[in-house]
Amino acid sequence: MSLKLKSGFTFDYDNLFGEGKVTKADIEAFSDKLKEAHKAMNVMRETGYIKGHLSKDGQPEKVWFSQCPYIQEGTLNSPESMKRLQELRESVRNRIDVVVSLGIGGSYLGNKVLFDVQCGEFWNSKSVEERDGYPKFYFSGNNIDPRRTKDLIDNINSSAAITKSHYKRTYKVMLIVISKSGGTLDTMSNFMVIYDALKKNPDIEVEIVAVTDPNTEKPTLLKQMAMDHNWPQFSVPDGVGGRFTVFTDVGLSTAACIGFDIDEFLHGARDMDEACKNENVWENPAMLNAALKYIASEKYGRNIEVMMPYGDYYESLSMWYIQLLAESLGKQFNKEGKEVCYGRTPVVALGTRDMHSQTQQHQEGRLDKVVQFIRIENWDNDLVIPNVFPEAKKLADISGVTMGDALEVARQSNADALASNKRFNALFSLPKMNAYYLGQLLYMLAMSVAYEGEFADVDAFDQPGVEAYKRIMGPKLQELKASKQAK
Ligand SMILES: O=P(O)(O)OC[C@H]1O[C@](O)(CO)[C@@H](O)[C@@H]1O
Repeated sequence: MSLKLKSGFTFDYDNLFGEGKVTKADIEAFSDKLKEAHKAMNVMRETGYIKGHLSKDGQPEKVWFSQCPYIQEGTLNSPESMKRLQELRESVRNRIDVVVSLGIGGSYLGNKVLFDVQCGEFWNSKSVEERDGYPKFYFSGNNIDPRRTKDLIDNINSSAAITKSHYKRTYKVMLIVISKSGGTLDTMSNFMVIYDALKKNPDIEVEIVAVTDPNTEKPTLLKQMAMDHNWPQFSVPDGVGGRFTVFTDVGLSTAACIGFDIDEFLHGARDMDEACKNENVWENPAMLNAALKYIASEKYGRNIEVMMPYGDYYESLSMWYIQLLAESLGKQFNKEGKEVCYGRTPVVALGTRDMHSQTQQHQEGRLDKVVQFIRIENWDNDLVIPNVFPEAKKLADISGVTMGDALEVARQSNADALASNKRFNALFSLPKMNAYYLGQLLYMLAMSVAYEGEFADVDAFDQPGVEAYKRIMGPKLQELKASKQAK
């Protein structure tokens, strides 16, 4: 069984629904919850209100991510904000040599997805012409790793030296610092180390762009610095939590610097939002996905979700989803304050790679998983496997088909094998990978966790659990600093 949208985006849930799986009766018994959740999503779209949602400071807070696909005057993505992104695009193209995007969690993961889809693995070794004038692009701040940060600085310094000796000009670096809260340790420590190192190099010119909460009454640290130093600024808008910000200036700042099609990305999200307004669960991909996964977890104990796209450049998509699912639904208390310890545990997997590592567990381990596949139906520049060694029968047998076809045969075989052994699995199928279909997929997943928050009666838009270690870490760092100074 499958739900196919006009665009061709398909949710195939054959191996998750039916006899021995989530049943029609389960969905029918769930109809009141479906109606309530559908209503709650409409209220959220229209007013930003989500029952029980509070900000980090315990204040009622609106939720606006569903506004992002629509470019309208006075909304989060307005003609004005699109124009500013276009200006960023024009200002980096054929001028900036390298962009470093600094951020972590929601200020990194979606950006990495856009980068991988648009640029692939070898972007930074391509010539400027092959990059169509767009700069090299690196990420930093998504760890506090001295070796990787030093390697990045060395790499930029040596490119600067080559530019100086060959072209007799300075090397232009743009640091885009992304942090909603404006002071995250991982992001800011890398920013300071990298900025300090690069500005000491006379062959390098550094520009800084800040992407943070735009509130001027209580500015974030990054906002204050941007105002003090006159750095160009972009917004992480109020009411959009980090893990939903790929559709805002956060993700779109990366898009602008690599030539990713922002209009098509938002267009895809918009078409998906329309589909997710449908009150008929069988025609609403987000509601259907959330309902099947919720029931699979609550009634059948399948409370682990393995997100398994097929194709090397889509692992980051799985990692983006991990944060979305973990921070949105992993909650100790429900909206009434009752302890529920809810949440499906997300797992990153990649096909075919992890068929040679995790699949043993998926196939025979505990019956506690749903394996969610993602498939690209048509690959640009698909390669035919040639018959190079006709005398080797095993190799001759796999020749003549394309790698894209072989990949899909591997995925289907995995799905069939899992299904034959009571292992729940499902498939999101994209006609091709481009900005439009990526927008459809990411938006559907974001909307799906919003629906599941309603089903499970947990606040899908806060993340109080991440404060626990932060409360310990701050004083610990101060103690360490004091003890070092005393020596
Ligand atoms: O954008 P910021 O404020 O630097 O936060 C980065 C990430 O850290 C978290 O707050 C978790 O610590 C995420 O929710 C967020 O996406």
